[in-house]
Amino acid sequence: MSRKYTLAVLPGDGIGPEVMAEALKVLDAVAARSGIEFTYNHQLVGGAAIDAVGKALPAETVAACEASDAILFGSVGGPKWEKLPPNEQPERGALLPLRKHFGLFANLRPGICYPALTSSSPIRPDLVEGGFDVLCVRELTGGMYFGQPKSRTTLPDGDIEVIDTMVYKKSEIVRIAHVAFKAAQLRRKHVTSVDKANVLTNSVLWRETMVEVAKEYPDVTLAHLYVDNAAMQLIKAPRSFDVLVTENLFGDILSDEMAMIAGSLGMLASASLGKPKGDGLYFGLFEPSGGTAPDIAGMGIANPIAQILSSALLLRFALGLEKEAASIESAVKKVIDDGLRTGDIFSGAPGTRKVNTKEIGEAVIAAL
Ligand SMILES: NC(=O)c1ccc[n+]([C@@H]2O[C@H](COP(=O)([O-])OP(=O)(O)OC[C@H]3O[C@@H](n4cnc5c(N)ncnc54)[C@H](O)[C@@H]3O)[C@@H](O)[C@H]2O)c1
Ligand SMILES: CC(C)[C@H](C(=O)O)[C@@H](O)C(=O)O
Ligand SMILES: [Mg+2]
Repeated sequence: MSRKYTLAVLPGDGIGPEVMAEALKVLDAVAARSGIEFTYNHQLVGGAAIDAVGKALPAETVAACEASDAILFGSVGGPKWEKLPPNEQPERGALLPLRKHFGLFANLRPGICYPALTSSSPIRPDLVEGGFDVLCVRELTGGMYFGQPKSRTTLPDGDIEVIDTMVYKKSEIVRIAHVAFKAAQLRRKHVTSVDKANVLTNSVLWRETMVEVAKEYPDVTLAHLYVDNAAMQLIKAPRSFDVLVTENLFGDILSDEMAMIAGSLGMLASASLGKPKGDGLYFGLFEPSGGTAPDIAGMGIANPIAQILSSALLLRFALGLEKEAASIESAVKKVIDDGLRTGDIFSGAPGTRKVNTKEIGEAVIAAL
């Protein structure tokens, strides 16, 4: 079996390149121990690509992704590019088109609060005591992000009208439902579907479809929450969730909330997957759920754990390297258990020490 893989590496902007450097060092260390060979095809994306070649997603970058086994992505965007026409900005000009181009409809975001990190959570200690583990399954290529029409018009009376359209086909809801139920079968067998069925036609179909698909998974229980209540329950009782499945925009918002309750957005990895390829593996884009963090970019203090854990998800889902993926996850847990903390997760708890981005990367490698 071939143990040589090509990864498209797209660091992007802000803290993207800083945290990507640590993830690549960790992958190199894993490769050296396991006799695996990674070839990194570094490509421009986002603001970095706009500055270098005038567009957020150069054709060469897409071609490199197509020719790779998986995409390891940093983050894109920032104040420097916010004045560009919307479709030329890094987010709408690069990240969303990449997700759409590769049909990456299933976004898995594992919200894990490590027991040793409960003091970093901003919520009441007894609510996170012992940690928690929620998997957010976010639909990623539908809903308001991509629905047409989308417009901004100046009306005859001078007023301005804007339109965003929320569109889902039943087939799109069915396929993400299967992802959620299958994931739950491997976990604690509980799915919470989040919608706004008391207001949105979209959500009525979402709820009906979840109920229908649930019949194929009699071993999994299904509960429904309206999104406003879900936002509240995540804070009140994070341990009551196992798999949370929801549409694109709700998933974007709730996953940031889930990450913060678990300690920090800088800990939340993600896997954006398409259809299974037939060998049980997926083509995918793997990236931290958070952004370019302009407030700390360039300071060398960003938390690289979300990027490192995203590379573990890449090994698991795109390459089938479960043992190597698990070794990275255990190493990260050990680093947390040993008390090393970047600023975002440093609470001053006894036995903990504030370190920088590179020190976390080095500690993960040492713990492999
Ligand atoms: N996937 C992506 O590429 C992606 C995701 C989200 C936001 N963005 C973009 O990033 C830019 C900044 O957005 P924002 O400020 O709203 O969100 P953000 O996620 O960049 O930052 C929010 C807060 O979380 C902190 N944070 C995020 N990641 C961190 C890490 N690894 N370590 C420590 N702290 C971390 C930041 O310092 C900031 O205080 C925007 O242009 C936005 O569109 C990109
Ligand atoms: C940058 C932005 C377009 C993106 C999203 O909204 O999907 C980000 O917030 C995320 O969560 O991956
Ligand atoms: Mg987001």
